[in-house]
Amino acid sequence: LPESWLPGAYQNTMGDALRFLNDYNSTAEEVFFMSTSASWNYNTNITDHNSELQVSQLLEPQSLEGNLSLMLMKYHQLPSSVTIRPEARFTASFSLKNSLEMSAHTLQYGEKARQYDTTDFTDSSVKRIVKKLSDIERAALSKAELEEYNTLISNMETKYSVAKVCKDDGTCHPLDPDLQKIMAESRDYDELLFAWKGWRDVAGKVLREDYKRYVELANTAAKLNGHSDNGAFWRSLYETPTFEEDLEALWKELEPLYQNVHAYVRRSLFKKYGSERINLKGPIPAHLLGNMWAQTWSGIMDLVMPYPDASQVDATPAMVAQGWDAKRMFEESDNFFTSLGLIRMPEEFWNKSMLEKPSDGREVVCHASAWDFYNKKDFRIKQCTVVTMDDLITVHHEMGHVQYFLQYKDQPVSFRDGANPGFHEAIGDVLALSVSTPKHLQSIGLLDKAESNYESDINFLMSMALDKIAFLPFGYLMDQWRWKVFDGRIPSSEYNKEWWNLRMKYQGLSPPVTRTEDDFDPGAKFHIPANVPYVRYFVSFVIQFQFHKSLCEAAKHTGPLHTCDIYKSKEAGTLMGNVMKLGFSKPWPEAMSMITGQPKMSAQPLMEYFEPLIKWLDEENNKNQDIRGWPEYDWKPKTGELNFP
Ligand SMILES: CC(=O)N[C@@H](CC(=O)O)C(=O)NC[C@H](CC1(C(=O)N[C@@H](Cc2ccc(O)cc2)C(=O)O)CCCC1)C(=O)O
Ligand SMILES: [Zn+2]
Repeated sequence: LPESWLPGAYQNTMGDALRFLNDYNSTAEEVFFMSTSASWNYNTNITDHNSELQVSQLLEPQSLEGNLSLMLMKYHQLPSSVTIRPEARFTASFSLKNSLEMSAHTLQYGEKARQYDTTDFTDSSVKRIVKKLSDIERAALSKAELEEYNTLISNMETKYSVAKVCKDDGTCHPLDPDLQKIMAESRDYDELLFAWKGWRDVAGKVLREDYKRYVELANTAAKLNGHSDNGAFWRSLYETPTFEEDLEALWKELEPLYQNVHAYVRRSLFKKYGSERINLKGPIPAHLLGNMWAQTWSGIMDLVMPYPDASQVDATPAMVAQGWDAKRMFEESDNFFTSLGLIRMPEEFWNKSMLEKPSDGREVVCHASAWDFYNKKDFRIKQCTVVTMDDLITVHHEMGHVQYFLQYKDQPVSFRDGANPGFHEAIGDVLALSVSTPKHLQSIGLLDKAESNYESDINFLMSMALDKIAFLPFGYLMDQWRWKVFDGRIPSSEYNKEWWNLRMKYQGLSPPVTRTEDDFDPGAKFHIPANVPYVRYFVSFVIQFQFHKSLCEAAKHTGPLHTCDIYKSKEAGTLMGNVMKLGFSKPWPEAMSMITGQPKMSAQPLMEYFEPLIKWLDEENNKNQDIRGWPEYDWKPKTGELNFP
């Protein structure tokens, strides 16, 4: 590196602090662009070559120490062959971090640092960026450990993404779309068991050893950054000292709603599968809920529909009949965002996204995702889209991520994140709450009639509850399991036992066949091998109703909350846009206050939205004399035919 780039190239002055941050910013954009591109190339073509590149050889260890831009390259596993534009290169010794903090303090004494800066840094934002930069996550590991860590995650993600369940006739079935389709549509107890057990055999079991080592390295990195364990690091992203207590309080408020839905669905499944398979006082076999992980239950709406003679709520038939394709679904979503005055998808998005599973035989990671390439121009979605209502919701979810990317693209790189991870997950779902209303679906020709009578309202709310209320315990337990694995309360010898304890405690589910420590069922859920935290979704499912309620007020909606459609409301769009523009630059309670007028998470809007259904369920369960909960927790369903033909 040129002499001038060597550590210590910055003095302890305000101006140098800003120069450092600007230099960091432009280097980070380069490094993030390259690592995101490498990751995109791998995810859209899982060949040996790409995965090797993604986990590539790293720069010489000795040159890494104390040099933040090279540290960044190490973090993003860039090959040493990668070069960064000379003017974007910079070096910063760790000792500088302290002097930065001092200069940040200097800034704090009211002096405005204006010289050198091109980005409008204020003293609080300098401090906020320095604080965020000081946690370099996995880059704190040694070269060897980091390479092992990246290899483990890449291998786990690859094993998960290429796993297939093969039948005796030799046909092999991937999760997407084959097994997901069986889990949603089959009503054959044994066929469901074949897919459910088969998937866990090929995708979960095989990951246990990798996962055990990944946990050790993740904890090592977290401790090197000053956290007690990796779970503590993940929770620190919310900057909320009472975070765990707040979540538990929300769950306690929402548990009764879930238990009412659980009791009612158990009754419906009892009617379908009989007393050998369903115990009305026990947990529900985990493979009967219409989803591989029983995380959302809209797949079995036909079995639980309260008023079968009232109007349909599923737009899938119309989408198929009208020849909708993936592109049409994304255009519809783009149209909704722009109707609110939000930003239209740029041309590059349409040219570079992967909106359907490739038909050229390429293996890809089908799990949907949204990508920010950190160059303020390139934003993409990768989704193996199928033409269903469920996927139209997912389209809006992913487009919500890209809208956030677009809104905060002019922030410093360190601030190009959601106010907290739950905010990033909520944006798309908020719009989907409006799109899902029968009124909106009818307005875009996907429902022929949208009666607004009591029975069709209850049908609609039931379909929403099967996704939104059913999800809450799953969204909460996923990281409860992982936090306990990271802090040692769950040793590897009890991974599966404790997983099923949590599945029983929160979701009231039991495995349809005996599970042992030879199995590793958590590994059969994408986010576990992919190292993606999950409590963000529990947070999102609560706050999206807070946002919906406030945006509906801004849109001057009158009437019950569940009938609100904010389509074309520029007031609602402005409120959302202003919060998204902040990115991570302000603590999330400030962003929460901008939308809802108060700084806290609250379950009240969710309960207000579902109020008519909660009353209906309580009456219905009482009529059936159904108990809430599963006191006969050690009941087991009669074992199914394991060798389903
Ligand atoms: C580069 C990158 O990774 N980017 C991030 C986004 C970012 O961080 O910027 C990203 O794209 N993550 C992928 C992930 C995909 C999905 C998911 O995993 N969902 C959860 C939970 C859930 C379930 C129902 C629901 O309605 C909403 C959520 C699950 O399916 O279990 C699958 C379909 C929906 C969202 C996502 O978009 O969150
Ligand atoms: Zn998401």
